[in-house]
Amino acid sequence: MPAAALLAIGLVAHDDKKAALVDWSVAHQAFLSRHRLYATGTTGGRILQALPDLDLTRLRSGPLGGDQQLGALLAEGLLDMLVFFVDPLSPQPHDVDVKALIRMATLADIPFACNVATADLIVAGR
Ligand SMILES: O=C(CO)COP(=O)(O)O
Repeated sequence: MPAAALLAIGLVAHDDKKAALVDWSVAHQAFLSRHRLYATGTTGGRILQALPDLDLTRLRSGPLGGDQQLGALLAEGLLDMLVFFVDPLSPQPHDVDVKALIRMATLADIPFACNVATADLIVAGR
């Protein structure tokens, strides 16, 4: 069977969802370790603490431009999948950036998960 193609995957979580994304990453480390990962700064740091061997590029922190950097990758057609665990109960100071990232992921028509259940389904489908 041919090896699955390398994917570029974005990983992001709001503060109250970072623990969930770290747990999800640990649960799916065999999948993630086969792909190239891009994460916003704080999220990426938390994931690398748990899984230091991942091929993960840390971008700027979300509120300082990291969400927009992921959006730029999407605009260039350079992201194949986005896992973005959003916190629906807390206001975000950079809400415009959050909306822009969600818009770009929708526009790019890539697999895009905003919660654990959907992220699990995407991995199961790969
Ligand atoms: O703010 C974020 C997503 O909108 C995530 O950024 P950090 O990973 O730097 O906290």
